[in-house]
Amino acid sequence: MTRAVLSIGSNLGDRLANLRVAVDGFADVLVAVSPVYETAAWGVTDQPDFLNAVLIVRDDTTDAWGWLRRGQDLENRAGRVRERRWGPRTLDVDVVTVDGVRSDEPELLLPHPGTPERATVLVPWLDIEPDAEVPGHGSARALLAGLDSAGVRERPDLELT
Ligand SMILES: Nc1ncnc2c1ncn2[C@@H]1O[C@H](COP(=O)(O)OP(=O)(O)OP(=O)(O)O)[C@@H](O)[C@H]1O
Ligand SMILES: Nc1nc2c(c(=O)[nH]1)N=C(CO)CN2
Repeated sequence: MTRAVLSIGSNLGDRLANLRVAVDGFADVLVAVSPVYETAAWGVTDQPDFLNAVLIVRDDTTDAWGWLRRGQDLENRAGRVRERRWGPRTLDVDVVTVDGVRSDEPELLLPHPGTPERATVLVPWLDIEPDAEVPGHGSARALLAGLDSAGVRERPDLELT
């Protein structure tokens, strides 16, 4: 059995509907769904705000590569077109952690290397797992304490479940 933490994001089209594609696509394995956050874009900053959320999923037979594949299938279902790195997208599904697995494979880096510096991941993750740990990097709460999370605003008017 594996348990994975997935970060989902959208800043193109009907953003909430795109996040719902992910939630619905993982419905059979969902353990928890975070609130939705409206977040200022990092990386490429001249693009629309994102909606971000975090899912926790668990399954008897899905391994880390299986979570990646399922996420990519859902990105495709949401009409994602591969474009420039960090550019706008209808749906992004990042595998943040899978248990304590560490991977240096470029196609599946674990934990996801952006995690320690992304308030857009840590804030929603901590909502649903207050004692979250990033393997090799320590507690998510301590990591978040060193970040500016001003651009991460909860949208209680938007619901995923
Ligand atoms: N933990 C991971 N989760 C999702 N994709 C990953 C992971 N590790 C490596 N990848 C690879 O990243 C590629 C997708 O990158 P993508 O274009 O979504 O990057 P990005 O979302 O723009 O940037 P970032 O990965 O920094 O969030 C895929 O080829 C995928 O195999
Ligand atoms: N706020 C925010 N900014 C981003 C995001 C994201 O999910 N949220 N994803 C990106 C590409 O992975 C690039 N920039």
